[in-house]
Order: sequence, then structure tokens, then C-alpha cells
Amino acid sequence: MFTVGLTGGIGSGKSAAAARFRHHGVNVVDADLAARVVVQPGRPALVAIAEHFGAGVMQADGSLDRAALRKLVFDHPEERRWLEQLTHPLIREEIISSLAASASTHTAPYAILESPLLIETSQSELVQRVCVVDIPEALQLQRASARDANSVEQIRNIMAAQLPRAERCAKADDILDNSGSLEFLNAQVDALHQKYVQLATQT
Ligand SMILES: CC(C)(COP(=O)(O)OP(=O)(O)OC[C@H]1O[C@@H](n2cnc3c(N)ncnc32)[C@H](O)[C@@H]1O)[C@@H](O)C(=O)NCCC(=O)NCCS
Ligand SMILES: Nc1ncnc2c1ncn2[C@@H]1O[C@H](COP(=O)(O)OP(=O)(O)OP(=O)(O)O)[C@@H](O)[C@H]1O
Repeated sequence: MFTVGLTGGIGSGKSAAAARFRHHGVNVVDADLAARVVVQPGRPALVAIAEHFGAGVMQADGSLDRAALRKLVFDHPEERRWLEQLTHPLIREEIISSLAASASTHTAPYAILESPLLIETSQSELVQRVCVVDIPEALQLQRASARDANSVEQIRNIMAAQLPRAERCAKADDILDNSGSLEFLNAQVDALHQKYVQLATQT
């Protein structure tokens, strides 16, 4: 199925844009959700993480302590790279099966892959088009820190692990400007939806 990659840095508004695409009956596969599935209790990746990082990243019930691991990997880039080499191939496989599983259950003729690291990883090979949700970095920091328990410093570290704004926008086929209201964003998504329906039915 024709698939559009929806990307943007932390706090840019990917989830907000995805919600509007879903409103039009589009199947949205979420890479952050896939990343949670591959480290669920019972999965080999969780065992490998516990062995590598120790009991400090595990909760008493045997699930991953995400806040502890987040602090570790965004303070130490080499540990982040270790985690990525383990999980990114698994996340990619999980995304491929989610895209395939729900292909026939949605009304729109195209699907969306929502991912913060679409351009940074080989996930970009899974899409025919790239749509970037774009906001200035100061607003990104402001919205992400208003939403999350993460410190401003941690959000800065996460942003540093992602593509800079200009490089991301340079890879975009389409750009959603989310520096205004949600209504402004939704109106742009509505227009893109029409365009994607056309593109998907032409190909
Ligand atoms: C470090 C972890 C455990 C922190 O979990 P937590 O629940 O706090 O955050 P969550 O997974 O919801 O991610 C929040 C945001 O952080 C950013 N982010 C997450 N991982 C990365 C990464 N490796 N590089 C850059 N940014 C990242 C994204 O913008 C994401 O939307 C988790 O992010 C993780 O396992 N990351 C590695 C897998 C990955 O790269 N996921 C990104 C989607 S492919
Ligand atoms: N146009 C907007 N106006 C005001 N607040 C907004 C707007 N768009 C999104 N937000 C808020 O900004 C925060 C980040 O938005 P959202 O969760 O959609 O971003 P995201 O790109 O999915 O982030 P992440 O990569 O961290 O999952 C949320 O609290 C959301 O409610």
C-alpha cells in the first residue's frame, strides 16, 4: 500500500497530525508503539537490555523502567547506540507486520508511518513519501517540556540525537507547519489527505 512517512522532532506535533489523519480513516502505524512492543516482558530484547544495563533499568514487576533507561541513554550517546543496534532492526520488523496486518481494515487508500527517526533510520525505505511536521526548535523545547516529566536538559539531549531542523526539512516532500493553532494544523492535514488519496489511487 502507498505509505507516507510522518516525521518530526520530539514535541513537534506528529501525534496531533496523526490524530487528524486517523479522523479521515487512515491507518497510522506508530514507531514509538512498535519500540514498546519489542521490549515487552518475555521478549529477548528485554533480556539483553537487563544483561547490558543491569537491574537499575528494570521495574519490580519485570517490565522495563523506561525513565531510568531514558536518562542513561540520552546522557551517554554510546549507550544509546548500543540500544539502537539492538532494537532498531526489531522495530523495523514490527512496523512491517503492523503495516501489513491492518492494510485491509481502514477506509483510506494509503497508510501512514509515524516515526521520530524515519529519516535517521532505514525506516525511510518503507515509505514512498516523507511528510515533516515542522516547528522552530524553541517551540519544540517549550511544548515537549510542558508535556513530559523530562527536564529541559534531557529534551535538549534528545533533540541533539535527532536530525537538525534544516536537514529534516530538506528531506521532506511535504511540510506541515505546526507553529500555529491546532485548527491551522488540521486544515493543512485535510488538504494533504486529499493529495495523498489522489497520489495513492494514481499509483
Ligand atoms: C529510551 C526509551 C526507553 C525511553 O522511553 P520513553 O517511554 O521515555 O520515551 P518514548 O519511547 O515514548 O520516546 C519519546 C521520544 O523520544 C525520542 N527518541 C526515542 N528514542 C530515540 C532515539 N534512539 N534517538 C533519538 N530520539 C529518540 C523520540 O522523539 C520519541 O518520540 C525509548 O525511547 C527507547 O527504547 N528508545 C530506543 C528505540 C528508539 O529509537 N525509538 C524511537 C522510535 S524508532
Ligand atoms: N498546534 C499546537 N498548539 C498547541 N499545542 C500543541 C500543538 N500541536 C501539538 N501541541 C502539543 O504539543 C505537545 C507535543 O505534541 P505531540 O505529542 O503531537 O508531538 P509529537 O511530535 O508526537 O511528540 P513525540 O515525538 O514526543 O511523541 C503535546 O502536548 C500537544 O498537545
